[in-house]
Amino acid sequence: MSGYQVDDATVEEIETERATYEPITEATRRLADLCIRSQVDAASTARALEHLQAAIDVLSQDVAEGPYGLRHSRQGPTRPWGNAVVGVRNPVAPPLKVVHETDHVWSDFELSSAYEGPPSLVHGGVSALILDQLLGEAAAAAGSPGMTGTLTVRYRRGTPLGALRAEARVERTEGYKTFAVGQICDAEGVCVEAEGVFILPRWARSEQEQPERFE
Ligand SMILES: CCCCCCCCCCCCCCCC(=O)SCCNC(=O)CCNC(=O)[C@H](O)C(C)(C)COP(=O)(O)OP(=O)(O)OC[C@H]1O[C@@H](n2cnc3c(N)ncnc32)[C@H](O)[C@@H]1OP(=O)(O)O
Repeated sequence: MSGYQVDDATVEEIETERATYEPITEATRRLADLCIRSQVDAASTARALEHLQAAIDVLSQDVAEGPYGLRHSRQGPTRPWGNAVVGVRNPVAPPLKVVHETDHVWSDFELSSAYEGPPSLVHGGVSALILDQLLGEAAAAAGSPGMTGTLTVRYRRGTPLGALRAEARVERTEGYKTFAVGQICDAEGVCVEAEGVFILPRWARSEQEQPERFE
């Protein structure tokens, strides 16, 4: 089996795709927050639903089979656009924009009310989701990508909704296994810490065509 999808999409084609779908994704994200916090009356929600149904009807006219995948272009940037954390076409993703430095990766991001667990705090599963991604990106950026084998998360204190920073780095590599650590912080300091091992799966070890980059 191969998990890589390599294509020849040009930079221009990729930017056209982004410009076509990103506004819908952003509007849908805003919609999720409004579903939770809107206080309009039933007649207004019924009207909104009619508009939403019309949008669903238009978008349903042409739908790809299966999920988006992680698409690598030989000519342009990699597109993890369906990804649950960074996917620019995924309204469930916050989304995070992850910056790759030489020895670590980081992201400044905002979590809306759609990510609430305990009152006014981030859901613990969402923190784990974000750290899984950041640690995985740190491993990939260091040239040793892998699937999460084990992720251990320590919740040191409640993580407030709003502005946050996540960071991760590789601690060490042992063959196909990469050990990474990371954290989510608010303005007061560390809220959540994680450590994980990322393993290059068997099928990828013998892959003939390895993408040059995963970011
Ligand atoms: C190229 C690939 C795609 C990468 C794309 C990169 C994209 C980069 C940017 C995005 C970043 C995304 C970040 C989110 C990433 C997910 O969310 S991945 C989704 C969640 N994880 C999964 O679904 C993984 C499911 N599990 C599996 O596929 C397989 O069990 C694994 C983990 C790949 C290992 O299988 P395997 O390759 O057959 O492992 P195997 O050869 O038996 O063992 C190799 C070594 O690993 C150890 N090991 C095996 N399983 C485990 C485990 N669960 N825990 C700890 N150690 C283990 C073994 O003990 C062995 O150690 P040694 O004896 O060599 O010391």
